[in-house]
Amino acid sequence: MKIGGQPYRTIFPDADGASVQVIDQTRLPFAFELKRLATSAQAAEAIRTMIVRGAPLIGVTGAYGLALAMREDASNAGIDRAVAELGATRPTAINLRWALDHVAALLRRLPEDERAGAAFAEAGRIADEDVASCRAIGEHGARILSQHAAAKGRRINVLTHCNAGWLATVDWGTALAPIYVAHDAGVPVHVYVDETRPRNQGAALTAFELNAHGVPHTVIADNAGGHLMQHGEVDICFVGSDRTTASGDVCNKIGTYLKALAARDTGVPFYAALPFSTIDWTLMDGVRDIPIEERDAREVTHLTGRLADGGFATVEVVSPGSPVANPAFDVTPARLVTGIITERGVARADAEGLLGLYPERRAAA
Ligand SMILES: CSC[C@H]1O[C@H](OP(=O)(O)O)[C@H](O)[C@@H]1O
Repeated sequence: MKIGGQPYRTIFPDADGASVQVIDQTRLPFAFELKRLATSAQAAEAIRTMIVRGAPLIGVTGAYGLALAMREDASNAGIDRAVAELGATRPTAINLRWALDHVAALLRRLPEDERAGAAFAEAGRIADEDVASCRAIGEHGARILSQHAAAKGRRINVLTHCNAGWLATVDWGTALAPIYVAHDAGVPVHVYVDETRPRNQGAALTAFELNAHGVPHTVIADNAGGHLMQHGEVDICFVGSDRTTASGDVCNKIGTYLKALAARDTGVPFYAALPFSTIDWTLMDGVRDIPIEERDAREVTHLTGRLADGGFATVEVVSPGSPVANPAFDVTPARLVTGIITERGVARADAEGLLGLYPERRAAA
């Protein structure tokens, strides 16, 4: 996407050919800064501290992290060490596991002196594939928005949760890709942006993206979404996913399940948008089996923001000494999902619907 008229991807090879540049998302929305990753340890730290975040982007960063590791130690033990280190950073987004397993399998078939170059090339191919997948998700999802706008004869109000925009992928995004494609095609669309406590990816990142692209939007408190749906202010919900099971259960940022419940109760269509690399074909019961990351209590007890004089401050917002729980994701059962928008089209949120889009998986089912 463009920032100040300049096209960017969230991650790209550095001119030195031996490192990568990423957008430091912990500095947004008040500062747009790039950060160079030159080692697998730096790539792991960037994922762990959410300098880069979002399931597809985490996967691509893992792939580049493995490539950086091959410049340090291209042995089989080096592959195993890097996969373990990068794989341990965040447990929920399946894209990370998919990318690491995919690149590691390719590398193990190569002589050691070819591994660094091949890993960089494959990470770049995965990044390009993500851009194409997300662009296709945008096209399929934009048709849904266009149909709703035509049927209602007015601007369509979309509610989204967390950030599943181009900052969560290499470019275009997943839940926001249809909004960009529809907006650019002249379809009247407005977005209700859940702030998404505790890390405020909506208020900080989705709002930043939509401002930069000129998409009409309104930031709301997480708890306002159900009320807006009850009063007919929301026409459709689009969310991303960190892992979706073969049966259509959608794991996404904490709070997504509550929005899906409100959407069902108020008759608002609820879609998840995700590329093939987000589907975990080994699982059928997401609530039971998807590992939910528990993040640091400090994300809940403290807030960092900009002061009136342009400086920054971190303040405590919870009664000192109170215990804190901070699960980072929840799982929306397939029965609450209207449809799943992928790069191959829109599927019913069930096993047959997904296999219809990915028939090659039928043999393995
Ligand atoms: C397109 S995946 C976006 C997905 O990832 C986010 O999680 P996090 O910011 O913790 O990496 C959130 O669940 C988004 O929906």
